[in-house]
Amino acid sequence: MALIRVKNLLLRTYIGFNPEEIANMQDVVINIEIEADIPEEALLADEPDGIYNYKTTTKQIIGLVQEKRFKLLEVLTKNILDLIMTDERVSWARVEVDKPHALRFAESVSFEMEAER
Ligand SMILES: Nc1nc2c(c(=O)[nH]1)N=C([C@H](O)[C@H](O)COP(=O)(O)OP(=O)(O)OP(=O)(O)O)CN2
Repeated sequence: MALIRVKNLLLRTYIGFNPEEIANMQDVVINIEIEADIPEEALLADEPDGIYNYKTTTKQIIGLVQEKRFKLLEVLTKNILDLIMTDERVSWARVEVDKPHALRFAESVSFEMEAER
């Protein structure tokens, strides 16, 4: 079992329910932790066949975040978590999504969610 971390994935999307947020894209910062099996054969051969490919997952997350619109930060976070868990090789995952400047006097607001198989 391995713990994979994708750190500070910075994307832009429609997030929020205020009129200016519905009209304009904003930054979100995504941090992901994924527990997945590493096939013994891949370790022995140093070959990518059958591995859990973090690039594939990251590209899917980028597509989801950039193509959809979200009113609630919790819904964006849950959508990313659900996407990660569709891969049967993932036994556990945690997702944190930061929305910088979500509140006037705070640096950011974040939601964190996790799931286990
Ligand atoms: N549980 C949630 N609460 C809120 C969410 C959310 O996604 N989940 N989102 C928002 C707003 O979209 C935005 O992030 C903050 O609201 P806003 O009124 O703009 O906050 P301000 O501090 O800038 O408000 P001011 O009145 O301008 O000080 C809210 N809640």
